[in-house]
Amino acid sequence: MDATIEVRGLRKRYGPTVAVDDLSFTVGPGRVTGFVGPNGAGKSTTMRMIMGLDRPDGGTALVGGKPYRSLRTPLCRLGAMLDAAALHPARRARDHLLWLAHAGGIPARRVDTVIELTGLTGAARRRAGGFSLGMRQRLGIAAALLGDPPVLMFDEPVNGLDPEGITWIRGLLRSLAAEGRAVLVSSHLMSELEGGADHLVVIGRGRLIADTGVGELLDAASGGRVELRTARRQEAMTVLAHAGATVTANGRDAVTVAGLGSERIITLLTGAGVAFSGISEHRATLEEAYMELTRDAVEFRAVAGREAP
Ligand SMILES: Nc1ncnc2c1ncn2[C@@H]1O[C@H](COP(=O)(O)OP(=O)(O)OP(=O)(O)O)[C@@H](O)[C@H]1O
Repeated sequence: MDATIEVRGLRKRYGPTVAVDDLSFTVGPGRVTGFVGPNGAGKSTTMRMIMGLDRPDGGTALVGGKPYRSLRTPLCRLGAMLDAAALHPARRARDHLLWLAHAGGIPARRVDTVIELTGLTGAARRRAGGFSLGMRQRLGIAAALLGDPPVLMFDEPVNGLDPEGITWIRGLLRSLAAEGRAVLVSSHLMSELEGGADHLVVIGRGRLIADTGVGELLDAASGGRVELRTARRQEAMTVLAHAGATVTANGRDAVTVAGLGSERIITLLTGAGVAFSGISEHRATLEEAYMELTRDAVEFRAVAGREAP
């Protein structure tokens, strides 16, 4: 079975609220796809529809080419953690997993494998009710891995975790993708996905804003800008603006230059006798790239809203 999730023209309304609006994207094998959007953007609704927990008003969601509900061994096709709090508090961690394995026709020995994989060995016989958030997330992930599925989906798995927990989850997701699995992981914070995702599906108000590789997005957001350090900031700005660049003061002795390459900047400043102490290509952070993307989406909506009859 292929390791993919394919979402095509998916739509969902709750009364007057359009939660998901003609959404299409593909989650491919061998990479971590970040599913990003602000609170209420429609990420959880989309994931619930992928798992057949919510019925779409239109469109399709396929897991390995088939609707989730038609899968004969669903735990072995798609592993998901949609809500880490969904645990029976009185049940011990290992018993919880044994119960799930039994219900899904998975051999009991797999339970100990996933307990080890998720670092829960020391806590396996403790009751889930006393677990910290980080331990609950680990138990939720252990449950998702029970069927050794080629497709994995996690809703906000690092939400509320400490840096150590975030690093652990990031490493685990990467290793699962390196095994060829398709991994979809949602977050409302782009910073949580920095260094963790290879590909991004960005949504806002239920609509697709971007479906792009992380590298491509950063290249586009970096936009050929150059950072310049000089004690003679005003003179440098005048020379560069005169040559057609867009220049922005950036702190007391720094300037961000757009519209001119670094070689040209060096030639111009040297020619004008303006000394500088450093010059480097600006590299956007994922957070900056995201702000740019969502700002465009907000502006688009504002304009569309004004033009609406
Ligand atoms: N069962 C429901 N009944 C009514 N409205 C709902 C329901 N589930 C979701 N919504 C609404 O649909 C929209 C999308 O919600 P959803 O939970 O899918 O967003 P999200 O991107 O997962 O947000 P968050 O990051 O806060 O989890 C929101 O406006 C939400 O209030």
